[in-house]
Amino acid sequence: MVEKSIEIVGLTKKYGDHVAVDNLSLSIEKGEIFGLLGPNGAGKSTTILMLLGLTDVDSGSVKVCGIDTTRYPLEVKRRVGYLPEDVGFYNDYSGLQNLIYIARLNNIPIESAKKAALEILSEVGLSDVKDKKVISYSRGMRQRLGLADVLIKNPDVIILDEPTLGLDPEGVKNFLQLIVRLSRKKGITVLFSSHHLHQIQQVCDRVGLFVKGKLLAEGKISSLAEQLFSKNTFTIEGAITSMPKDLEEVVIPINEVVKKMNQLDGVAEVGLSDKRFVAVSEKDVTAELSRLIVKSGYGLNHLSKKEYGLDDIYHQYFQEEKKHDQKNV
Ligand SMILES: Nc1ncnc2c1ncn2[C@@H]1O[C@H](COP(=O)(O)OP(=O)(O)OP(=O)(O)O)[C@@H](O)[C@H]1O
Repeated sequence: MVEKSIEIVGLTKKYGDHVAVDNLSLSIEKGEIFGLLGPNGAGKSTTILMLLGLTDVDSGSVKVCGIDTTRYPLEVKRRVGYLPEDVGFYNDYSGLQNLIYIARLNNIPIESAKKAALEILSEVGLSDVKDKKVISYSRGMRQRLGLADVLIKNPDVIILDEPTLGLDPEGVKNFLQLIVRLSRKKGITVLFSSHHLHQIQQVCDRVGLFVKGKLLAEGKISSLAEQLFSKNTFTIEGAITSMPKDLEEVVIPINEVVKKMNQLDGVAEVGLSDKRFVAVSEKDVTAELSRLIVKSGYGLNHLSKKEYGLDDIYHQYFQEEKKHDQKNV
């Protein structure tokens, strides 16, 4: 049986009349990197607070590493590392001193604390600056130290809340690579909360799309498209060429071909402009389209299937949400 690191069932949290998290159910497997993606105010931070036992739950249950957070918050905190947007350090201490301090707070004996701190500083790429005061660290270095701070507890689960805020593009790339490397190497489960869809897309095995307190869809990025647009998730583009004269046998007029394309099972619409066509379909009809074109006496010099990325899903979904909201005004 697959081991679950996080299991949330029917979780609800209200602030007065406002429902911040609405009947959320979600499970995350051990070792998985899961992305919680949603715009500001979606309820991501509230969910994280409930996962950590830092705020009361109105209804539902939360288990982390099999432990009920509402009943045993301290036990859960021992197993979970939490990296907020901005971590506070003692600026006059070096990176190494800060880490040893945290390790001591976590009851790690001094000799083991020093050994572990040096090892982790090397893992997060801060060995060279370990003796420099934290006040001199860049934003990227502080986030790496924040990660080291989390890792020194040897956690089973890491929760990252918008961890790349304020990092430059190179810093973001390095930080994301570091997360993936560490998760894979140590088998750590990662919950990565962000409104940056490209970052989520780069690192996460699975994604949950969170809007207005509700989980709209979850799964691998490829399957989100199917969940969110119940049909017509395939777009196939191609360019038709005429066959050379001596090979031309039966050439059916191009408009007839387009008509036949439209009649293929699953196809919703085919548009043709200057020998370039775009077919929108509820299933992958790439092979059927190319066969039909060639059988009709034409050639193909380009055929491609557009894969939906998180970008398309996110924007398309929000466009539909807006239309829906406008209709209901
Ligand atoms: N302590 C609070 N009291 C009242 N309302 C709150 C409180 N904390 C959050 N909210 C509201 O609950 C909703 C969810 O907020 P939350 O911070 O969880 O969203 P988020 O997805 O993390 O967004 P952000 O990235 O902006 O923090 C928002 O409408 C927010 O205004």
